[in-house]
Amino acid sequence: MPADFVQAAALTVGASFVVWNIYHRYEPAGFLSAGFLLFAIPGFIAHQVQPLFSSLTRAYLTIFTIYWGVILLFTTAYRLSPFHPLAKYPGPTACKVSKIWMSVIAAKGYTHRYVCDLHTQYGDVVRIGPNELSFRHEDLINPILANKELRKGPYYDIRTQDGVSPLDGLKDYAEHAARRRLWNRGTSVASAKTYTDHLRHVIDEFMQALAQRQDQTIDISKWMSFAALDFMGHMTESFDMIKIGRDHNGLIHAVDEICYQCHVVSQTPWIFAFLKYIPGAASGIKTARRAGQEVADKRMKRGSNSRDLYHYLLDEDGFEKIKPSKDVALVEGILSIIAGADTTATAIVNAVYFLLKNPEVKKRLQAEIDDALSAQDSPDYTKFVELPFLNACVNETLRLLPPGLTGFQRQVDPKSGGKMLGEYFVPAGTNVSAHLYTIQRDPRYFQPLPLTFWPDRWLEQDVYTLPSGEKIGKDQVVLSRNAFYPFSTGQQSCAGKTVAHLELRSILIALLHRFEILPAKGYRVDSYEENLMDVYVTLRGPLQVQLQSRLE
Ligand code: HEM
Repeated sequence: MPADFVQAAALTVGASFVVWNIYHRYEPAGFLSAGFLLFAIPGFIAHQVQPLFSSLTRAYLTIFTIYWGVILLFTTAYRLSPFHPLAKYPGPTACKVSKIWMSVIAAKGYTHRYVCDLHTQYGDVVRIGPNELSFRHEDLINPILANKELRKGPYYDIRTQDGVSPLDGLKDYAEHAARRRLWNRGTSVASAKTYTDHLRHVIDEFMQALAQRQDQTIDISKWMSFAALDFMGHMTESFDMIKIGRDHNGLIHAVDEICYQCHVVSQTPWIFAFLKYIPGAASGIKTARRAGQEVADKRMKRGSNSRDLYHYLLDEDGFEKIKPSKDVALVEGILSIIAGADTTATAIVNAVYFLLKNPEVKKRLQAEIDDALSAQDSPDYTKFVELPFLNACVNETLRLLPPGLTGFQRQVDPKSGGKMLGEYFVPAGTNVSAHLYTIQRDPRYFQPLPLTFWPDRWLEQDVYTLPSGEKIGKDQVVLSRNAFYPFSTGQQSCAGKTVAHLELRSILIALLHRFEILPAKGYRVDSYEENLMDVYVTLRGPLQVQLQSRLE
């Protein structure tokens, strides 16, 4: 036992140095190791040195303060030191010290703008975490996202619950490929065609519901969530939100909450190991799991009466040797709601937002749509998805405000010797991403007016007219399609791109054909973009509009 206070302090510092080393080398995660290394050891020391203190409480307070303080000091000093493998990469001190800083930014909802500003300040590569780099260069998109040597990073760890992960959390390529087969069958061009009946039905209901609310102020963002969830619902299990005109069992709220909580916690996934034991913490994650459970249960009990998405996810055609389990169906059901409904609703609402801000563009798009539909008495809105100016408007929306605003994190194999990404050597175990929001606004890839909604850049022309009326030649226009990847790229890119294209174009055509959409009186349209939150997908606030029929 230490004879005096100095010996006790030296013992505590020595123990914390050993434990810092263990964390530094082996990164043990989980409840048991943390309990032992962070609580049991200092608790044991405090117990041993208790006679040196006036009370047991004082002994515990002093030893724990020294023990944790020294671990924090070593950690901070090492991460800021020239010995850290990422020392040569620039970035803010707070990011270099701890990922907790990014959790704070994530909690405020502006990670997209923060990382974009960091790139403006520091250049094409920024250290955004002690062990993480963000890149802003089109040449690094494929090496990061379409590279089998890099797996998904720890950001995706908390998607795995009770040992089961949805498709987008699977890190093992073979396992991912097997599960992705189910999704690919369910979202192929052929399957997408079979969903058009559902889509037509949803669009009809949606247009009727909006027609009943003409000349009132409505939140088109909320209504678009109803429509997108009803469509995904038809592909899985019906929600009927358009009919009831409100959220079904708090599902929208639960989806928003799960995205928000997951995004904040995913910055430091080790925290989740503790949060799940705290009652009330991570409630959104639990609520959405319950909602997914309900959908999966109902659909599995009902069985198949049409080839909906679940038909493929449950492999009801029996293509697979091993049938997907009920747990897999459950997690994929939740994924279909978050990945399928929320993203598409955001893309449509973002498009409406840009059109409200650019009435001339809206007029031109409506003219294109009217022209295409002129010969139809009762148009089938799902049939006209290949209109050039519509495509240009959709691309420009997905460029400036992609529904997933972030970079999609990958990790350099911790067991490798590191990896060259372009001209940059990236040490083993480093997390990397190519920041989507930033790259899609980069003037090197989109010129002129990289920050302006200017759909014309997507149309091949000899002479281009800028929004100001000025004419420029095609040699003055830069458009890099490589730097446009709102659906990501590579093996783990969006599985629902075909369905998304069909849905978002059909709904936009119907909306713009049937209604004049105007900002609600007294509503400041810019507030919509200002209030958007980056929670990996986009968390939207209201977009208040008034609709007037265009069909009389
Ligand atoms: C405009 C609409 C959409 C956009 C912009 C979009 C974008 C994306 C992106 C960027 C990813 C990759 C995320 C990552 O690596 O972390 C992704 C993955 C995924 N998306 Fe979409 N998505 C959209 C609509 C849809 C729809 C309608 C569905 C379903 C019908 C869907 C299903 C999926 C699935 C299952 C994944 C995971 C793929 C995998 O890990 O292999 N998405 N999406």
